[in-house]
Amino acid sequence: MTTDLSTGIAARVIDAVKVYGTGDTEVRALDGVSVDFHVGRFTAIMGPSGSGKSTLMHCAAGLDTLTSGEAHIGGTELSALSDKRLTLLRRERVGFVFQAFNLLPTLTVAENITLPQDLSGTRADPAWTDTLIDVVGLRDRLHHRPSELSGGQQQRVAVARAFAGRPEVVFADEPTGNLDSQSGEEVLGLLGRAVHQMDRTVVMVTHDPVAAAHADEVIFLADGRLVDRMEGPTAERVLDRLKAFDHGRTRQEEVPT
Ligand SMILES: Nc1ncnc2c1ncn2[C@@H]1O[C@H](COP(=O)(O)OP(=O)(O)OP(=O)(O)O)[C@@H](O)[C@H]1O
Repeated sequence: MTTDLSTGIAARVIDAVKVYGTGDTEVRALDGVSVDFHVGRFTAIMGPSGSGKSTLMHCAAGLDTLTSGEAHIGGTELSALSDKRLTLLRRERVGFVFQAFNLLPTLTVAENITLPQDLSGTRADPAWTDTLIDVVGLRDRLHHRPSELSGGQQQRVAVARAFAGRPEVVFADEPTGNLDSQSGEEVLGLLGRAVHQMDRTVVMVTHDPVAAAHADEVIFLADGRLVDRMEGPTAERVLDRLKAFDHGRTRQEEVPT
């Protein structure tokens, strides 16, 4: 077991800085962010467009590297890993759900769900896979191809795949962005149940206050900094907090230079 159980932290970044470009084109996408993602918690990352949400997720998940600072999955610091070890870590210890489902069209639902384990040569735990198939409600679709499924069903396959290897943390990037509101609710409900009934850990980037309200906690970024957090969010409170960013921005624009 590689998750740092002594701290109960599934993933964390410390003083995370990410700079894109140099000179005139330099962008400080993350400007000293520190945050812990606790085991058994569902955390949403929100903030205005360009505030650094995706960059934070990508760096925390080992999909991108920090300019300075640290990113940890469980007890492992990512910058110390070779590319090969990082690839293995992402495959074996992290799950991903993207807006665009990213299923392999030639594989069946069952094959898509166990793909990460098949790629890494580890055998999926049949009892766990079986439970997941019931949780996502796809038992009668196991031998279908993705093209024979609705968008909501495809995303439910992606959710099952993300949890199939019992990863220490699942990162979800706008998982409901391509779904109608009912399918989106189903997918968010699944993520919430995985966290609360199956003791999983989820970190989700979203623009949608209704989606964020499914999380236990929302962290808010602005200009690459962590500026606020909200426990037990509701869609109304999240929306109000986001409006305050817009208001602040308008006020700044009104100030003559
Ligand atoms: N590969 C890149 N090269 C240069 N700049 C980048 C790159 N990726 C992101 N940025 C910049 O870094 C900043 C943060 O981007 P990021 O995508 O993390 O924000 P975001 O909050 O996820 O935005 P959105 O809500 O619009 O998806 C933005 O100014 C963006 O233009």
